[in-house]
Amino acid sequence: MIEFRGVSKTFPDGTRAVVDVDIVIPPRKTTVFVGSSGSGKTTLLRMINRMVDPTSGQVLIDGTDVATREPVALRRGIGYVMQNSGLLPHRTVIDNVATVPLLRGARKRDAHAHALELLDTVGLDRSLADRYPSQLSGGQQQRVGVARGLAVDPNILLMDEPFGAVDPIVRAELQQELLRLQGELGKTVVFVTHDIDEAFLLGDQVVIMQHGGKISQAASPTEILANPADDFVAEFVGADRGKRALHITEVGGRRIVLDGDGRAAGVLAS
Ligand SMILES: Nc1ncnc2c1ncn2[C@@H]1O[C@H](COP(=O)(O)OP(=O)(O)OP(=O)(O)O)[C@@H](O)[C@H]1O
Repeated sequence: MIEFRGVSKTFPDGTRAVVDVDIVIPPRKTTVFVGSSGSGKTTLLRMINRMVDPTSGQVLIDGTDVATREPVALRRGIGYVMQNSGLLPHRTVIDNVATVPLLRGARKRDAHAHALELLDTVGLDRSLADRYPSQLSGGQQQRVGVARGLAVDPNILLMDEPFGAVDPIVRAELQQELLRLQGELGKTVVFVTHDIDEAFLLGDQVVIMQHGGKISQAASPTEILANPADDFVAEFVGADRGKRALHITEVGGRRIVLDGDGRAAGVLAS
C-alpha cells in the first residue's frame, strides 16, 4: 500500500505543484492520476520513488516513509515506465531490459534469460532482442519500456503517460495488453494520463487532479461517473453532457462499463 499524508510540493521557483494531498493507493490494483496539463500528476508520481521529495507531508510504502529510504536503492525496486519509453538508444533491446538487474549484480546470463522471458510477457517476439530502439516501432518501444519496468520484479510499477506518444490504434492495443498483464501479475500500478477514457478503462481507482495540484475526487470509475464530487469533475468526465448513461456488458469474463456512446468507461472488479 502507498499512502500520501498531507503531501505538498512547492518548487524552488515558488510553483505549488501539489497541495495537501491525502490518498491511499491500494496494493495490487491500478490507480490512475488524471488531470489537465500542469495539475501535478507527474510530481505526485515521482514522489513515490523520490525523484521528487515533498516540501511537507509524508509518502509511505507499506508504512515506511520513503524519506528514510536511500533514493537509488528505492528506485531499483520500483518499476518506472515513461513516455517515449526512455530506452537507452545505444543499447540493444535485451540490454535495455536487463539494465537494472545487471546494476543490482545479477549475472549476465541470468539477466538475459529473464529479459527474454519478459519480452514474451509483454508480447514481443524474441527475434527483436538484438535490435536497437530506433529499429522498433513506437508501440514496440513502449512494450520494451514496460518489460524494463518489470525486470526487477517490482511490487510497484509507476507509469507516466506511457502510451501518450503512440497512435490511437496502438494505444488501444497497449491498454488491453496492460489490462491482461495486470490480471496476470497483480502489481500495484500507478498510472498518469491526461485522457479520462484511458483512466476509466485502466483504473480500479481514478484520482482526478485539478489545476493547482489538488485532488477533486478519488474513487472507482463507476462511482465518479455516478456521483461526480463537484462541477469540475462533472465537466471533466463529461457527465454533464449526458453521454455517460452507463451500462455494463461482459467481455471475456470481465464486466466492462460502457458509456452512452458504447465506449468502454471502466472495468468492474470481479
Ligand atoms: N522542477 C520544477 N521546477 C519548477 N516547477 C516545476 C518543476 N516540475 C514541475 N513544475 C511545475 O509544477 C506543476 C505541476 O507539474 P507536473 O509535471 O507535476 O504536472 P502534470 O500534471 O504531470 O502535467 P503534464 O500532464 O503536462 O505532464 C506545473 O506547473 C509545472 O510547471
